[in-house]
Amino acid sequence: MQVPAGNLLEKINNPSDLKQFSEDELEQVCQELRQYIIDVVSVNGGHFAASLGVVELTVALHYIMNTPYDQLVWDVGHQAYGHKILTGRRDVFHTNRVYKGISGFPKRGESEYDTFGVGHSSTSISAALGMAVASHYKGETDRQHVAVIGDGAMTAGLAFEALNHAGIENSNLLVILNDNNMSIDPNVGALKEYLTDITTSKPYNRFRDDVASVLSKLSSVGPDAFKLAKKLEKSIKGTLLKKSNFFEALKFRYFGPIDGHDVKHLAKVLRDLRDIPGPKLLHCVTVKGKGYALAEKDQTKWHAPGLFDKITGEIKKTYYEKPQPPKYQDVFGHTIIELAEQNPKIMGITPAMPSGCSLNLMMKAMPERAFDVGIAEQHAVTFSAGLATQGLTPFCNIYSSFMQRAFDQVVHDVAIQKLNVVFCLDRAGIAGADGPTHHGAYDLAYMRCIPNMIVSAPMNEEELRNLMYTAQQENMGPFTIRYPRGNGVMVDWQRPMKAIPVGKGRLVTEGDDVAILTIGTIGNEAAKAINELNTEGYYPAHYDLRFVKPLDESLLHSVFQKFDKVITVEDGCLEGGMGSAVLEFMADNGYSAKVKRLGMPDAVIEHGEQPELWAECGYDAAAIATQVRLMGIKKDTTHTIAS
Ligand SMILES: Cc1ncc(C[n+]2csc(CCOP(=O)(O)OP(=O)(O)O)c2C)c(N)n1
Ligand SMILES: CC(=O)[C@@H](O)[C@H](O)COP(=O)(O)O
Ligand SMILES: [Mg+2]
Repeated sequence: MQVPAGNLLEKINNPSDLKQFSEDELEQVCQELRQYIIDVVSVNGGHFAASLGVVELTVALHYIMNTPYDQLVWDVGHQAYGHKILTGRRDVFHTNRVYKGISGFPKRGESEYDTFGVGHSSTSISAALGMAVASHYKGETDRQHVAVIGDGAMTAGLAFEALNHAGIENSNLLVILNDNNMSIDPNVGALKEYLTDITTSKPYNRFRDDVASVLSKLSSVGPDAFKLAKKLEKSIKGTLLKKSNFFEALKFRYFGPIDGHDVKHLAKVLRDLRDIPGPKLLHCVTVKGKGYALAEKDQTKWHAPGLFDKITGEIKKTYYEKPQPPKYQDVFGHTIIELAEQNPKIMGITPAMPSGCSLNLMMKAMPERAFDVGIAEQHAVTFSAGLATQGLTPFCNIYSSFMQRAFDQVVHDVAIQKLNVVFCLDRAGIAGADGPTHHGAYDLAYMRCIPNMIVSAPMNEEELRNLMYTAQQENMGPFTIRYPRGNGVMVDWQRPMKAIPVGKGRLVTEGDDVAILTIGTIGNEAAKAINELNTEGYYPAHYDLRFVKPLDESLLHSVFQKFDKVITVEDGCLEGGMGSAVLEFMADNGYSAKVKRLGMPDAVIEHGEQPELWAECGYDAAAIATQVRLMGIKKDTTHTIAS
């Protein structure tokens, strides 16, 4: 695990510095780079195992390619820490994912080596193809375009769409399939089985390696020799594989599988491939977590383990005196099992986030009723729609920001047909250190505008359970429940569930000055603010709307009849969100109160801890309190509230 402290890495300020080293020295560069990632991530947090798995690939790519002129696109980007370190960001790498520090993903504004902003998966082939076609158009025929995509990311429709297009474009595109047989959880699906099949076909692999090298040599001899070799390759390949190669069928030249941890061989193969024109795919077999034994052994746990002791591997837990409330994802995970035990119609679906959303609990308890469908948000939604047409009640759990991918499926396949699909949108609101690609900023706005859709958000764990209970009742139609990343607020949350009347909010705290309307768990920040404000002589009322659609109109009538100063608070974008809905209600009903809306502004919100970003956006407890002080009237602290 430990490597002697070296000094090669220190000499690399950008990839051209790499070229001073011999191929033999690259192994030491890899060792030092791997150790540097371990050193920093262990004390700073972030994604871990994926970057360790591509150390050799990263070094070989920057060694052989002429980056940034040659364009390198990382898929998802959670594996690009080595790339960041080699491309001028070694000294700021300790600020990775920290508020105001560098991003945890490649980001165009951060470096010229980051050719494409990422965070969501499966975009790399489309983006690199766009770059390659642009280069071709501009006559930059010497320019290389490389997409590095994992086997997990390759399961998405977008990746298939890109392969389908790339096969008929005669552009300089190299797709590197980083096959570690893992997504965050073990990878799933028929493609994964296929990749395993070809990885284990030995004669074919030997043959392909030899042909790759012969081809690259012949291409420099002349076009006729190259054509002849290609013909030969095609006929022998058919015999060896006995069935067609999937990528070759899409008109890609397929190379590999090769060992993605042999940096010298990688360098040689990449050098050869540089000279072969057209769309090519290099299949690299790697180990997620390579070089850190514990991560190799439990790759899901070490995908993003948090802080850890790099020597013992102990993952650090914050010390708590009292028992802590559960994560919302675990409330979902336990509650769906409880509900499914009572209701045989309930099914669970996740696109590649079983550990992240805790559907893994149901997958274990009821394997025939819970599905990980791979990174395939669109399919997850339409598959759920199909289940619903047969009288089942799917709970389709998708992170709020990933659901952006499946908007049309929600509208076309679920809402228009009024199917009983329950959408549980985890990671709604500010997501934290993953930053703008992962904030669940838009779901209230994008779900609220869809006919037939019920849109709700619980303020705490008990409410989440009650909303899940409500949603699985007969003929509810499409029903969205959004909740955030992180822990709840209740320790004894596993109370008996009951139905909530659809479209009914609730009064949380009486008041007679300003009314605060909240939706979802951010209501707890309002509650904190009110505790503080009461000690100063401010007495705002607090209403938890629970539903953004349908709105609780009778509650809103009573609010606007009683209060002429209203603050709305939501952990989501202001444009089109809950505050907008309240303003629409006011306009439609002729009310003229003074309304201040708090939520995410119309801007890209960068990364940081959730409380840091709530504060930056102006809707944490302190900001809510400030707003009440601005709008309210200070009274005596002995004041009693008139009901
Ligand atoms: C659209 C989308 N869905 C889900 C995710 C969450 N996610 C991030 S990495 C990852 C696994 C990717 O697996 P793979 O591409 O094989 O990379 P590896 O981690 O194995 O290196 C998933 C599911 C995402 N980033 N984007
Ligand atoms: C890169 C990516 O998309 C995931 O790894 C994501 O960071 C997971 O987020 P959570 O930690 O909130 O599950
Ligand atoms: Mg993988």
